[in-house]
Amino acid sequence: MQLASLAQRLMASAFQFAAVETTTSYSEILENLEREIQRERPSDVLQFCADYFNGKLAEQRQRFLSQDSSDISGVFSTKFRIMLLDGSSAFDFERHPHATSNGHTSPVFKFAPPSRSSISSDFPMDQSEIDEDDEFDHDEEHDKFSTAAIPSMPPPSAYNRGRRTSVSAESIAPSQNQDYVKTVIPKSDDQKQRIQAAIGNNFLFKNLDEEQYNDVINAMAEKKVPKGTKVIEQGAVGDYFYAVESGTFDCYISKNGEAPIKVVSYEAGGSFGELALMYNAPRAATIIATSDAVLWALDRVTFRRILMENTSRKRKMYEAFLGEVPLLRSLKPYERHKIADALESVYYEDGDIIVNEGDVGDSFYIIESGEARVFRTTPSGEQQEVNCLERGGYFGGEYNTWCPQA
Ligand SMILES: Nc1ncnc2c1ncn2[C@@H]1O[C@@H]2COP(=O)(O)O[C@H]2[C@H]1O
Repeated sequence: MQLASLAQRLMASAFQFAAVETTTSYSEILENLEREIQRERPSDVLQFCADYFNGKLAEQRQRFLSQDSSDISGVFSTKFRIMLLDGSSAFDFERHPHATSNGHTSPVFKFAPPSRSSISSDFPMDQSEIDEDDEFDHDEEHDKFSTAAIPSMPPPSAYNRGRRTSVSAESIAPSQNQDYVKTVIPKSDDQKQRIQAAIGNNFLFKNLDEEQYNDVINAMAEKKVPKGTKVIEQGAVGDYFYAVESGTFDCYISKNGEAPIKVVSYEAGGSFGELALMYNAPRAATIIATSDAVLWALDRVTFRRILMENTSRKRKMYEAFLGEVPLLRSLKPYERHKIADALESVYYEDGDIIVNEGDVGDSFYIIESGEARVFRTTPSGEQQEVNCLERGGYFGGEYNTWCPQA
């Protein structure tokens, strides 16, 4: 699909969202919220408001999607690079002779190139790997920020259950904080280029405008990390988000005092440490350098002001949907959040070809709404319909293979 035409479609879909949105005026929203607050008398008003608005956003999205499925035919697709599919049939979407073209645009998700992390099998942490006297400044993980007031975003379900949270609430959303003073750590051109390389393929840094992007680069601090450094300790207070320029890291989680289990590894291009900053919670995992490494650390205030809103909105928005997708059901909530980070929505019109049989693909698609038909060329050159996919159905991968729905 041509970029310009895709942009037009995305704009069209934005208008559809806007049309759904205009039914309640600003003052009505505030009046309704005020009524709810009077009725519920919440002890944490800020948290209540955050939950209230997130609930409204979820309702709005649900309304949009149900409206969509009734009069729009098409697919939501997602794109990610993990190779999940091993089917052997190539596929092709074509205008079906019986499909009715209603002139509407239909939404599709896309995955941007992935942040580098690889989920590995669980095994107990070797305590000897942890050097307590590492050169990394652990105090940075424990100091200062408890005095800075930060709003509590509603955490994803099952996240941080039963844990103490640590930081009090800010009065306004970070992006609206007029008093914010930008962090600027002077850097050479070489350092700037290295940061760009480190975050270039990271989903969390997509969709930043130029100013935001420059603010992030200015705020990042270089950290040289020797092998064995415990960069993050589970349960500690968090004040930095980290992007990996070079080297490798293992991430361990200990539950109920049991031996830590390795849940994921990171390499150049990966990132970690966002959860404690987003949800004002203790660090959810321990992260240890498994080689000498270089990290770029982004302070909590800059992370929250620039990266948090989009990240948390996407994770919240796609949480329920991804939980329904048969292929992803066995994933843990955090793994689904990482997938949500990578989702991009793309809208297709009825009859659009999404991928062509035989193309080399780099995308993996999940249908959120609408319907997609799968065609294969028979030996005699005929187009044969071999499958019809609906919400939760998926296809794509390196060789455009498809999988029947579970
Ligand atoms: N399964 C997981 N659950 C929680 N955190 C994880 C998981 N896998 C990786 N992490 C990362 O480990 C980090 C530890 O610090 P944070 O809690 O700030 O953010 C966490 C995530 O970035």
